[in-house]
Amino acid sequence: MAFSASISGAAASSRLLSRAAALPHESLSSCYKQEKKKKISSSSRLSLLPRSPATVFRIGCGRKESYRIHASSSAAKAVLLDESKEKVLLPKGELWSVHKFGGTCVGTSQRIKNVADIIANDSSEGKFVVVSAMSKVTDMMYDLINKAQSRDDSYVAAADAVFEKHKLTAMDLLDGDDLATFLSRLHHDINNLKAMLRAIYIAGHVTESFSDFVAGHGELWSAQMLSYVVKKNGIDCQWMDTRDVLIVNPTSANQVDPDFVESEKRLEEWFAQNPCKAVVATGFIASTPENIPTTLKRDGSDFSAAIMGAMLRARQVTIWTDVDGVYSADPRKVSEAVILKTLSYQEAWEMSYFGANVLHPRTIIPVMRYDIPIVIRNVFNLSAPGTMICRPSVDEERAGQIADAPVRGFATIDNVALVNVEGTGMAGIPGTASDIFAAVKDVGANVIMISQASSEHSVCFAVPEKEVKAVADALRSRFRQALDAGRLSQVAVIPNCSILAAVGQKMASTPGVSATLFNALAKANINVRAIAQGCSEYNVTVVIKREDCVRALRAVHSRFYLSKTTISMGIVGPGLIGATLLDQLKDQAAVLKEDFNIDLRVMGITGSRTMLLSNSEIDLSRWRELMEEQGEVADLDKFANHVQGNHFIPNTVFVDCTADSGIASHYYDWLRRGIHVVTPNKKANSGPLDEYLKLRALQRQSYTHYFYEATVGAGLPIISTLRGLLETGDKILQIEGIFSGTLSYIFNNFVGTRAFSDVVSEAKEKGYTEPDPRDDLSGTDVARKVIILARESGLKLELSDIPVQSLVPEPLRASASAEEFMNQLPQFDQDIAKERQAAEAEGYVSLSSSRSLLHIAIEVLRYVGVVDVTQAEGRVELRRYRKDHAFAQLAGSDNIIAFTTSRYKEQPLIVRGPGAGAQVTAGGVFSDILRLASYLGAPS
Ligand SMILES: NC(=O)C1=CN([C@@H]2O[C@H](COP(=O)(O)OP(=O)(O)OC[C@H]3O[C@@H](n4cnc5c(N)ncnc54)[C@H](O)[C@@H]3O)[C@@H](O)[C@H]2O)C=CC1
Ligand SMILES: N[C@@H](CC=O)C(=O)O
Ligand code: NA
Repeated sequence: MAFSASISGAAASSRLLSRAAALPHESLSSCYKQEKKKKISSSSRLSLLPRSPATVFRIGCGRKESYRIHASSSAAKAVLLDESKEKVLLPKGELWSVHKFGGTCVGTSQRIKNVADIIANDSSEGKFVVVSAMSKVTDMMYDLINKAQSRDDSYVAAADAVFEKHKLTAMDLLDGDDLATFLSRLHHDINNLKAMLRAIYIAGHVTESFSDFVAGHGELWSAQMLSYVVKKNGIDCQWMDTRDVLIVNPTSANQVDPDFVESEKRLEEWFAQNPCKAVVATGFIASTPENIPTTLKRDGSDFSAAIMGAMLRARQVTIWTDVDGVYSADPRKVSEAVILKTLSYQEAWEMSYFGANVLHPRTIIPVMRYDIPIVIRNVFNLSAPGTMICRPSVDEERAGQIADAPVRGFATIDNVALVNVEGTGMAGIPGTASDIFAAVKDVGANVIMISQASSEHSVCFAVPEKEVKAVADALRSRFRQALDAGRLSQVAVIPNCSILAAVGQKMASTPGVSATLFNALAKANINVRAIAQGCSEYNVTVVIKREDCVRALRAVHSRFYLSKTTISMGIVGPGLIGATLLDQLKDQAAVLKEDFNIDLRVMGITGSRTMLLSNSEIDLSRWRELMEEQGEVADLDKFANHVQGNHFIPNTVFVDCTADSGIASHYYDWLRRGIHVVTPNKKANSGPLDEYLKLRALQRQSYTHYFYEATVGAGLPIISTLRGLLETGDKILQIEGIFSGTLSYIFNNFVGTRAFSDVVSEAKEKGYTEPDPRDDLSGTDVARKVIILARESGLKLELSDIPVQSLVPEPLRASASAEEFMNQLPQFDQDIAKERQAAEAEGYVSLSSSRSLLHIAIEVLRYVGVVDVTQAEGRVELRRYRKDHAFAQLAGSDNIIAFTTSRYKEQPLIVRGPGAGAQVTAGGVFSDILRLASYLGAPS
């Protein structure tokens, strides 16, 4: 029974009505009201789908429009019939949902049963199921053809194998008449096929239509088997050989165009002869207008489902597959890729172009015409809701949901080469671009991307790598004269490129998206070779080096999607500071992740002999045992490649916790590779001046960071304070300080009758000394710090420019090792005690008491470093300070650093506190790592 409904108001639109299809009754009028507010006028006509029970919606009156509306008890459907385009709909009045099951979904008898259950659980009034051949069967069929064509007798056995596979599956699934009917048909088909294959064998040749006919049998059998199983579940089901219905015209580009008018007519006829509530139809196959069997080519079954969905004006098309939906990026490359809940048709279209596991664009076109949503779902994980590809709803757009995520996904194409045609003779000459692309067309190459700057001096485009040679040769030959005359300077090929695309419909109206994209690439040290963005703004495409591709993908994905700043860390030298840092990282990791969106992952730890690598991240609660159990021979190159390359994280930092100048000599290379460096090791910044300057120059040019706060004053903010002064325009006059925690500790504790060697041992045990304490006692460590600060202040000094006064007894300066030195030091205790007493006699007043010698010092000796910026020199010396001087007030391992500057002239700016020790030093390194995270985009 048919209804005619007058729906008034200029507001009704096809979009409203087809969206209404998925809404409960009550929602339709509110939906209508929303549209009315938008004052969209339409002269479209709708007619009601005639099926009972039905509800007619009369929505106001005004300008007259006719609609065809069907409403079931749970949902309302109205379909626009534009008089100019539309005919009556098929089949009359049903609310169809279309499902497509690929080969893996029906790969075994059990899976076919599961599919039948899914169909049974769909409460739609009409269910139209499109099914592929069982997995591998299409390949088996093509194999039969190839064998027969190449006169290989084994095609017969191969055909028998095809028969067996389907027979066994059917015997598992069916019984009684159904089984007998199916097996008889299967037997008949296989015999026919064998006859046909025999003909191919004799001819040694196969035509396309023969091949299509043979290949399509897999779908015929899977559709029949599934329809029997669905019927067994009590559903009124028929199977459809879509070659009887679906008519397509081949095009030149190995594609087909559906003939909707003819197909709809045939579909109507088919339903007249086979009335039913469920159809299981063959995917992939169709007929030409001359009724010759053909196929829908690549992704054919998806296309079949979309065409059927469009012809039925289905409420939804579900594509069942073996993934949970469309990911924001290839999950094999980006482990944090997320399933997208929704995508617009255009977004799905863009993503699919880039090989994302989405539908082929042509699959989207038929359903897009009627705003029919496509849902991609996992047949093996029914709890996953999947991805819905649809037109964004008015509500979503209004709520700004889409606008909040301007970039929905990222995709890449590898094996691309860029061609750059360059020269001054192109500007303002019409036809150059046409000539270039005509030459490209002549060699049959596909242009993936084009970019031309408005100066018109170069046109650059990307083609598949395998086609680039032919393209370049063709261009050089076509433009020979222009090249010889110098009007064109070159046709250059840039090989080994990849394309990275950011896709999102709302990029169009969101400023700053490309800035963020390029920023993320810059921070990951990735060079962009070419850029393209069309006016539709659905897609920003960049061309990058192939070797950077995965890193680029991860960098941009984490920037837009993860919101977490994820950094891969390599720890070099898990000694005192390194180990303490690892423990601090372990304790703080969860807080950083939760509260600050910073995800620090230690992917490798290397000592000088053993290293531990992980593909995901090292469990920091067990790193010591893991190092013992799973450690391998240390190899710095392998370490670097692993930590930077072998995982899913765009940013890498190496933390050098050694005192090794050999490790420091790698910084330049690491920074050049885009690996950030954080270190408490002073060797690089106090090493040869030219190397230092080279390193800093590289750091300044790149987006790669090098932080070394802990090299001076451990965790005390010395370098950052100096930087702050310099960067804000203050002028440094002098920096004077007690820079050695070890010497500070010794001067504070070498009192009374204590042996010098005991105090040194104590400083070592407390973790204040360098790995070799002679570096502290010789003044070298202080000199290094003076050099670091001097260079930071702009002075070009070498370590050898700083004279030092060594406290190491002369005979021990050549000891073979730190251990040997420590063992021998007690022999010199007495001499050192005498020296101290002599010094004290010069500056101390000693008073005798009954029990002990009490010193009342009026002056104290301190080992200080001085950067004299005005004199452009550095010094390390023993200086006397009055007891009330700040430098005389220290305790423990305190450092004190006084900055005298133009602004802090009368009173210097003083930083004071413990300047050595495991916790404070590791803390300083840790805070540099967090500084890096914030430079990389972590929220402040
Ligand atoms: N201890 C402290 O208070 C402070 C230390 N520092 C600096 O921190 C760094 C580390 O000091 P500590 O942890 O005390 O020394 P440490 O001797 O305890 O640790 C250094 C670690 O590096 C390893 N190592 C040496 N050469 C290596 C190589 N080529 N490859 C891999 N591993 C190697 C060693 O085996 C050892 O495990 C030094 O550069 C030091 O100047 C900086 C400020 C304060
Ligand atoms: N050994 C050093 C440690 C810090 O750099 C010191 O004693 O200050
Ligand atoms: Na510091």
